[in-house]
Amino acid sequence: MRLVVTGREGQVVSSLLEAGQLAGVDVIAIGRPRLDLANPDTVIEAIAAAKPDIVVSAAAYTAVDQAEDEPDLAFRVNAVGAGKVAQAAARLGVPVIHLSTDYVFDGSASGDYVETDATAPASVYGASKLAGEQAVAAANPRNLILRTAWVYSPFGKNFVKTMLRLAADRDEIAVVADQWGNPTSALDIADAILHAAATLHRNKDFAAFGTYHLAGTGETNWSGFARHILDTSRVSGGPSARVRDITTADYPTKARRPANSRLSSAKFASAFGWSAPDWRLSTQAVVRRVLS
Ligand SMILES: NC(=O)C1=CN([C@@H]2O[C@H](COP(=O)(O)OP(=O)(O)OC[C@H]3O[C@@H](n4cnc5c(N)ncnc54)[C@H](O)[C@@H]3O)[C@@H](O)[C@H]2O)C=CC1
Repeated sequence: MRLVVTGREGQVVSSLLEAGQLAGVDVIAIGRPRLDLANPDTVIEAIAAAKPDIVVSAAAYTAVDQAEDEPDLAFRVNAVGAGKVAQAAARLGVPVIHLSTDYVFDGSASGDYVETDATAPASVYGASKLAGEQAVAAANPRNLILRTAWVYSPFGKNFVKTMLRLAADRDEIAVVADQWGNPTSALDIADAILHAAATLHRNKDFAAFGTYHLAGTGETNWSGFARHILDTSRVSGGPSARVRDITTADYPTKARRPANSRLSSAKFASAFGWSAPDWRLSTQAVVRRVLS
């Protein structure tokens, strides 16, 4: 099985390259300048040349606050570009696995979001990713759209690395305690993608295409996530700091973020027989890797 993934250095891309190597699956990553989602004309040819069995669409414009100032670029990459990736797969007669986000929801629900819940993005980033889901579905009926959330990993920039960096020179870190979600390790996402891809590859009659939520098991808020990261670091001999709870109102950001973006991943578990470990276990594994 040969997976072609968009992007070169992202958290999910890097995790998928590593997981592919361990599992003996060919994973080919193509990114800029050969494949530039902001220049959708580059996409079809770059993907065709890589001869995929399955295309994984993991590259995206992910700067949530900056997107408020660059809506055209965010939509070009996350909507038009993503649609082109799905179209490239469709032309080759292969499925596309596309990553999307919990930020397609506004956060007003009281429980876990399921796939059929109404979307209502509160930010440009969320709106551009929702437009991407629609473009992908329109371009290729053989699509899996995987909405994930709060992604961290040993690679790239993420919350785990930020907390460890801040703890190295501060005694106390203020973290918002009123936004709830599911921290998700990109290492787990990669494992889930390999699992789903193997199912699609094995079962040519697979018919359960469509949207799935795919997030870490269990929930917390950013401050609880920070505490777990720093507790793990402390017992592993790394930097630590006190965490002080603050509210979203205390920490204004350009983009509005959902207060509750907890996702139910039950549909993915039942379709593919895979669910993520408890978020604490996955966090511990990544903290230890970052420290080492
Ligand atoms: N990071 C997070 O917390 C979350 C991420 N997601 C989604 O998961 C997917 C993967 O996210 P991460 O790996 O965390 O992102 P990341 O920011 O670590 O990596 C994004 C990748 O996209 C590439 N890229 C950006 N613009 C590009 C362009 N114009 N052409 C080609 N490549 C381009 C970057 O070079 C990088 O390789 C994305 O679709 C993202 O929207 C969903 C929910 C949360």
